[in-house]
Amino acid sequence: MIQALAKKATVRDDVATESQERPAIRIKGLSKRFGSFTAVDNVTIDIARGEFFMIVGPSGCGKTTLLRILAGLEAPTDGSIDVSVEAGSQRPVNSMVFQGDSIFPWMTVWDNAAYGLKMRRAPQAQIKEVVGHYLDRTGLLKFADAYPHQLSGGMKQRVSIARAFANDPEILLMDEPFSALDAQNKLLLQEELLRIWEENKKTVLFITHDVDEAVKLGDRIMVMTAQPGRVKTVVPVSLARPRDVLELQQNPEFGKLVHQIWSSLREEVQRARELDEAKGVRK
Ligand SMILES: Nc1ncnc2c1ncn2[C@@H]1O[C@H](COP(=O)(O)OP(=O)(O)OP(=O)(O)O)[C@@H](O)[C@H]1O
Repeated sequence: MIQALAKKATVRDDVATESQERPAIRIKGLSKRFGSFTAVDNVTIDIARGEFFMIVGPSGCGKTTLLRILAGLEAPTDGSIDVSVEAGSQRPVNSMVFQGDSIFPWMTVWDNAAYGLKMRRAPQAQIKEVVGHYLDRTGLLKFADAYPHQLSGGMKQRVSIARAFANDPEILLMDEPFSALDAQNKLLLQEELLRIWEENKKTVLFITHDVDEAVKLGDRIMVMTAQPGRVKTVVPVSLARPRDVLELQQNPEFGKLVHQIWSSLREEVQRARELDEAKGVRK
């Protein structure tokens, strides 16, 4: 359920020597149609190794569809995706973190976080070290024996994050992981995510509706158009790292970027609403 279920995206393993120069993900002319309906249209983008790449766009513009194609859960209708992995790598291609509950309710926090490594039959000592590390980094070590029903929403999302990082994938796919959280918990989890990410700079693709979140976390932000989902613009975020998500809000550059993204997004949100109204669907 969580990890690289199928490698439907092309996985290149012939790039060990040139992997530094090659993008981690190369998406070329990617389209997805469901019957006669075009959800994603001709998306072309390179994502660099170690990049924190944000995707924003109006509801229904194909963000999740794009991520599901990257995860191998959906096949593209046209175009291609190349994910470059180091030659001989045993690591999974990707791990996904969704919004809401995506951890196994019948497993303890520890077992949830260890799931990917156990499935790969990693040595016990490695599981102990890696899972212990990420539970510690997410403040969950003392809840290692707890079950999900004993945890708050924020803690469950922490387990998802610990599990995803412990799995050590080539790329991390995050679909609105914090959207169900209250503002305070969201801020804490954003801080934690950045802190953990700074340790090993994984390539991350992160979908959000929250423009502030996109600017706080991302290296670049892709704004998608309303139906069909195309690349409208890609905005680089030049804010220095490591970032303090609270302090950032006082940074004039942060405000400018939020305004820039919103200006680009606003007409797409408006267009999505008109399209929905024309179809008789109100959101
Ligand atoms: N399996 C499917 N069959 C038919 N239509 C689908 C399928 N999956 C998605 N769609 C449609 O494709 C479009 C894009 O959906 P998707 O979930 O990717 O959008 P999104 O941008 O992630 O939306 P949101 O922001 O609301 O989560 C929507 O109109 C959706 O109804």
